[in-house]
Amino acid sequence: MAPQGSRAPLEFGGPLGAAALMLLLPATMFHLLLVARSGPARLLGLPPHLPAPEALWSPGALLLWLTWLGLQAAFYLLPAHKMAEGQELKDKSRLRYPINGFQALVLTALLVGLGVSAGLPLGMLTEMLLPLAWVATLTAFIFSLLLYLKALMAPASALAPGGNSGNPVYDFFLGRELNPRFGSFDCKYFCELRPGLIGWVLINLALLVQEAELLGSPSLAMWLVNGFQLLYVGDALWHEEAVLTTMDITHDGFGFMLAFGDLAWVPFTYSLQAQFLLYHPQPLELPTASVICLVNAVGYYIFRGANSQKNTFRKNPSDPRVAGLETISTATGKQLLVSGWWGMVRHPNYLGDLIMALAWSLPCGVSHLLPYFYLLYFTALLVHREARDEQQCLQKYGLAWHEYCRRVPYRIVPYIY
Ligand SMILES: NC(=O)C1=CN([C@@H]2O[C@H](COP(=O)(O)OP(=O)(O)OC[C@H]3O[C@@H](n4cnc5c(N)ncnc54)[C@H](OP(=O)(O)O)[C@@H]3O)[C@@H](O)[C@H]2O)C=CC1
Ligand SMILES: CC(C)=CCC[C@@H](C)[C@H]1CC=C2C3=C(CC[C@@]21C)[C@@]1(C)CC[C@H](O)C(C)(C)[C@@H]1CC3
Repeated sequence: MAPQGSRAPLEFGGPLGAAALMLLLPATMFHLLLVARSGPARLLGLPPHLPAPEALWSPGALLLWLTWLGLQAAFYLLPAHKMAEGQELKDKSRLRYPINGFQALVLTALLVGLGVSAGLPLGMLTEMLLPLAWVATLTAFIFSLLLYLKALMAPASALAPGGNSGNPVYDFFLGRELNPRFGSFDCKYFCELRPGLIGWVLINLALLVQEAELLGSPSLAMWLVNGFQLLYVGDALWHEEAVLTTMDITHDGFGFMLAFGDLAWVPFTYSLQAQFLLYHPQPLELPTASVICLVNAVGYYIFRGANSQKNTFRKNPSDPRVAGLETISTATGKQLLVSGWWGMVRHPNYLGDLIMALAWSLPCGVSHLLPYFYLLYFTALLVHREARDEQQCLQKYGLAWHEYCRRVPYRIVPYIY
């Protein structure tokens, strides 16, 4: 975090990089959507044909998308069995967040199940991915503009360290306000875990249903991809409170990067493996599937263990589950874990997440690079994110962070990186 009053260093290539990303990210998403359904399915090749403009625009898709957002917002506003406090803000206050994400997932599943039993053609959703991705992208742009304008009236204490360079393009991309709310409705927290994440597994399910209609039954590979990614989303919502200690919530402003990332990039590119499998069925033997399940289990064990250990420690360092761990004291009063998962490497949670990303691609076979796009993108994202976090932790903890790096020299992969 930049010292008080000074501007944080520019990231993502500054205004030029931000502008390029605002064009490149949506273009990449549409490229992936088109290539996944093409015969060759070449990640690096141009799609065989570009969609006609009318294929991108559909009033039905707009209505479905707005209904989806409204439904998830309604579930968010339902009474929560628990309210959690976020990390302390600059003005020493703490925001309160409803913990009802898993409830929203279950209610969505019940609603979709009722719809399908009443004849809802869920598989048809797979034919609407392009127009839905288009309206999601438009929503992200419009929402980001509203948030940018809202932030112009926000007090300095409400602003994020990053997205206040004074350059409108850069600030629009990175996001000016840290926790933009309308009343108690937290926009960033809602978008991070609800419409995109639940939409992702709903798209996966629609692709599985469509494959069953085309082939008679879903393939083992499609079951694996659906199961792994449902575990990931269900875990995120079951441990919803843990998101309150992540960088997005504690440090990053809510701008186009996260709005587009949450609302469009996650549901339409994270479902790429399932999209690929619908148009390119892959044979998968049980022994191979068993090994892939083991890979996902190892990744999940590391991911969950590391995230829960850090979140438990941050919530209560005296919790018996973490009280025995070695720590480094810092001038801020917070301590750094230097044993347990966080003594293995400095981002063990990233390692577990990357192992799961590999397990999600393996059921798609090795004949095409396209299903490994998520692994490639995610590796780049986490390496970049790790570097950002290191800078922020160096600012926060100074010499204590140097000591941590001396004692835990590897960032993500033990003895490698
Ligand atoms: N699927 C996806 O697309 C993505 C998934 N993720 C996943 O989200 C999860 C959260 O990742 P992310 O938000 O990047 O950040 P982390 O959950 O890794 O949190 C980083 C923060 O943790 C604290 N911390 C770091 N080291 C220590 C330590 N040794 N002891 C105590 N606290 C420490 C610091 O904050 P402080 O000290 O201020 O508390 C640091 O800023 C990860 O599992 C990641 O894999 C992330 C991005 C995308
Ligand atoms: C290229 C691009 C558009 C970048 C935007 C990045 C976002 C897609 C990701 C930034 C951090 C994320 C997190 C999750 C999903 C992807 C984004 C929004 C997350 C909700 C996935 C589930 C995990 O369990 C998590 C809750 C730890 C995680 C939090 C960070």
